[in-house]
Formats: sequence, C-alpha cells, structure tokens
Amino acid sequence: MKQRSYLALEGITVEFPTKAGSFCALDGIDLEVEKGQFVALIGHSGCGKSTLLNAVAGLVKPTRGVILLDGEAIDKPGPDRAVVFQDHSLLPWLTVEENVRLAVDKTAGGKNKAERKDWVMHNLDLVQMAHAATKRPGELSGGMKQRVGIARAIAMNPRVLLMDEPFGALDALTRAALQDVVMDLQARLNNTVLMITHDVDEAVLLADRVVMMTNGPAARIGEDLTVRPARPRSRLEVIDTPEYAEARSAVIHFLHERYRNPATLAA
Ligand SMILES: Nc1ncnc2c1ncn2[C@@H]1O[C@H](COP(=O)(O)OP(=O)(O)OP(=O)(O)O)[C@@H](O)[C@H]1O
Repeated sequence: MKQRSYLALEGITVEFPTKAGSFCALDGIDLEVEKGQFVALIGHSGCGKSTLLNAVAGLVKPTRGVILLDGEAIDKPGPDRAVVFQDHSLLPWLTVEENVRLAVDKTAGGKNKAERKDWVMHNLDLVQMAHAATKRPGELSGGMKQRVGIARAIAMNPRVLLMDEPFGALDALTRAALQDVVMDLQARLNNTVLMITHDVDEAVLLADRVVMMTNGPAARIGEDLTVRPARPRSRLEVIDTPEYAEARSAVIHFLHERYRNPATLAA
C-alpha cells in the first residue's frame, strides 16, 4: 500500500451554493505535502487559492474528497493548523506580548506561567520583535504587525503553517525583509508550510515547490514545480543562479501564456 504524505489532499472538490445555482470553485484537487516542505500556491485572482487553504484550515468544508494530516482527517479548524492572513488580525486592545500569549495559552498545555512567558518572548525574538513586546498593534508598522502575526502562528507549534498572502499589503522593501524572516524561520524550524502568493519571485525564493492553479471555475492543479536551489537560501546567492531563473521562467510562462489572467482576456 502507498505511504501517505504528511499532508494529503485527495480529490478535493468545493462547490458553493449561490443564487444562480451551485458554483464549483475546486474540482478534484490532489496534493501531497511532505513534512518540512514549503509549498507556494500561485494562480490568478479568483482561481480558488484561498478556498483550498481554507479547506486545509478546516474553515471550508469540501463537497467531496478528504484532507489528511498525519493520517487524520481534517473536518474543523484546530490549533495544529495556524493561519497567517494578509490582514494581521491582531487584537488592538492587547499588547504584542498579550496577542501572542493568547495563542500560546490555547496550545501550551503543560507549560507554567513563567515558561509560557519565555516561550512568547522566544517566538517574538525569532521575528525580531521582542523589543516591542509592550506595544499595542496601533503603534506598529504594517511589517511589524505581520511579524507579530507570524510569531503568534509559530508559537502555537502548528503541524502546518498556512499563510494567505501574508505580505500582500506591504511595500516591496518591507516585503523583502519579511521574506528573509520567513527564510530564516524555515532554516531553523523546518515547518510544513502552505503559502498563497501572487508574487512569482516570492514563490520561487521561499518555496520547495510552486503549485500552480488553473483559472476557475472548477480550478485544478495545472503544474507542480520543484524549485531546485537547495535550502537554506540566501536572496543574493540564489537570484543569479540558472536554477532560480529556470523556475521563475516556468511560473511566468504558466501564468501569462498557458493560463492567462481571465480578467485581461475579458478586457
Ligand atoms: N462563500 C462563497 N460563495 C460563493 N462563491 C465563493 C465563495 N467563496 C469563494 N467563492 C468563489 O470561489 C472562487 C475562488 O475564490 P477564492 O477566494 O478561493 O480565490 P483566490 O484564488 O483566493 O482569489 P484572490 O487571489 O483574489 O484572493 C471565486 O470565484 C469566488 O468568487
């Protein structure tokens, strides 16, 4: 019998009921992710990336198919799957430390108060935000808030880290700094990650695999590309390698030749 991967999506179909009848967003998606793999999901707007990520998060129930994490079927949200959204979703009345603490309290059974505090500070330190522990989200820049959002997610020690366009709202330089934070975390923690992005360079820089989705409705996986430069990667070392250029070119051809943006086609 075939050994299942750590995260296995088998025949995932999602149909949404609408006034005009049933709308098929995803049509029979099969995807296997190994433990410690970083998978970027890319595709044009509206193709179904968030629907797929939300199905893994347990927020969307597939119409057909099954999602298995370490052999167990997923049917609801759980702390073993932490999500980082584009909008950091921090509670504005709590400090940075309290925001992370809230997540730790839900997941850190067995740790006493002092250990929990240390764990919170350790995770803030990993994203270089320990210095801002007593600040409130309103006092932070967009990039700093996203760092805290990432610290909150990894502090939960999730089995899978789900990121839905985590840097979509940031300027290019802040985004690059956050990508470096994610690369550093990945080198230290080797999380299993599923990340949505619209940015080809981001996908190729961060991921072990770039999973490209066809345009919806009834989206499927069009191509699943292994990115060859070995991890850990450094931005300046990989950008000039032929492997990086090859992966980047394959994704661009997929998005702009084989599956052009439906919005531009309609124009
Ligand atoms: N609850 C819902 N009811 C009906 N249709 C939905 C629902 N949620 C999503 N859809 C539709 O499913 C399709 C996929 O949406 P989804 O948000 O997953 O796309 P996406 O690739 O994440 O888009 P974007 O990149 O713009 O965030 C879209 O056509 C969307 O309108």
